[in-house]
Amino acid sequence: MDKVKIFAPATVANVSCGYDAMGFALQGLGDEMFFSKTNSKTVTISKIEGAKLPFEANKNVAGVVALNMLKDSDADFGVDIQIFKNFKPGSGLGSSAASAAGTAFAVNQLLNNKYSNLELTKFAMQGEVTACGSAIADNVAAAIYGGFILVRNYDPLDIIQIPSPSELTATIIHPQIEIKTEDARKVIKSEIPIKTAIAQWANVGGLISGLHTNDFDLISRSLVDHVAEPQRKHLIPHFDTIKNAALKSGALGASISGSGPSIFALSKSTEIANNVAEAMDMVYKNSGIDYNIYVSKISKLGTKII
Ligand SMILES: Nc1ncnc2c1ncn2[C@@H]1O[C@H](COP(=O)(O)OP(=O)(O)O)[C@@H](O)[C@H]1O
Ligand SMILES: N[C@@H](CCOP(=O)(O)O)C(=O)O
Repeated sequence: MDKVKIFAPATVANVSCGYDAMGFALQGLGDEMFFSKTNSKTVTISKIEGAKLPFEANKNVAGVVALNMLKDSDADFGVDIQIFKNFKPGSGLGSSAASAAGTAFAVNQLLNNKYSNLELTKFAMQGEVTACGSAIADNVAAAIYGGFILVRNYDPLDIIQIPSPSELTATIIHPQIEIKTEDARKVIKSEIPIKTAIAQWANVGGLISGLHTNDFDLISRSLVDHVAEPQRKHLIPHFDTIKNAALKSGALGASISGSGPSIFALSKSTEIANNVAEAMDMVYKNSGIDYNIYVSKISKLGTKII
């Protein structure tokens, strides 16, 4: 294969209680990227549409991932990358993760599928180091594997795919302000009290169990974040009002998507998710804030060829 066009999904990382450990992929929202082999044995980025991002390969997460993969595989070709962004960086919807995961997947196609999904996740994590200074996996793994994922361990990396009820539908509101993941990570204290840790890991267990057994009440009781949300919510305008409006409209739970500013809610039907979208819309409507709202099923597929 000499060229490939791919779609890399947006993601919701953390999923309330799973800071740095859980994520899921969205259907319909994501970036498109086009990759072609070159003779130069290096990486060029010839087009970026939809966002202002660096064209230098070593500053753009797509370039960083491609450079690492070409070096690791001792490839006898180079790669040119075109990036078409459909949502803004600093979104909390895995903008950098989509570029990193999309590149890992696509360059692997050009390398005749040399690497496993776990290895692709490790390459994509190097892109996240460029984007936010930390080798996080919850967003990139969701964009590569699709569906719900659990990062059970970072070293060695262990990614678990979690089944989820097909009815589960996400509502996302994305206020058009930029919060860099790097900045949002700085507000998280490096230590938490044992009581908080107990409450948090009990909810992770409850959420995973609820997803496995289609137990919507258990999913709802477990979609509670005692760690990141309380420390980050002040960065997001009207966070509590949006969250309460979502819960009042029937959402199972709502919290910050990734590092914000996007807020997600999960509902047990598209009808409820649409009601949640209306309720969220009412909160921001007259606030003077620009925003986008998306209603999306959880994508069973991760990055794919289009
Ligand atoms: N291809 C890329 N796509 C998105 N962001 C990129 C890319 N390359 C570099 N970046 C940088 O990564 C940062 C955005 O990533 P991040 O803060 O994690 O936001 P998001 O939550 O939307 O992924 C910005 O500083 C942006 O300039
Ligand atoms: N676990 C990370 C997830 C960042 O996701 P993004 O979509 O904001 O890049 C964090 O919460 O910092």
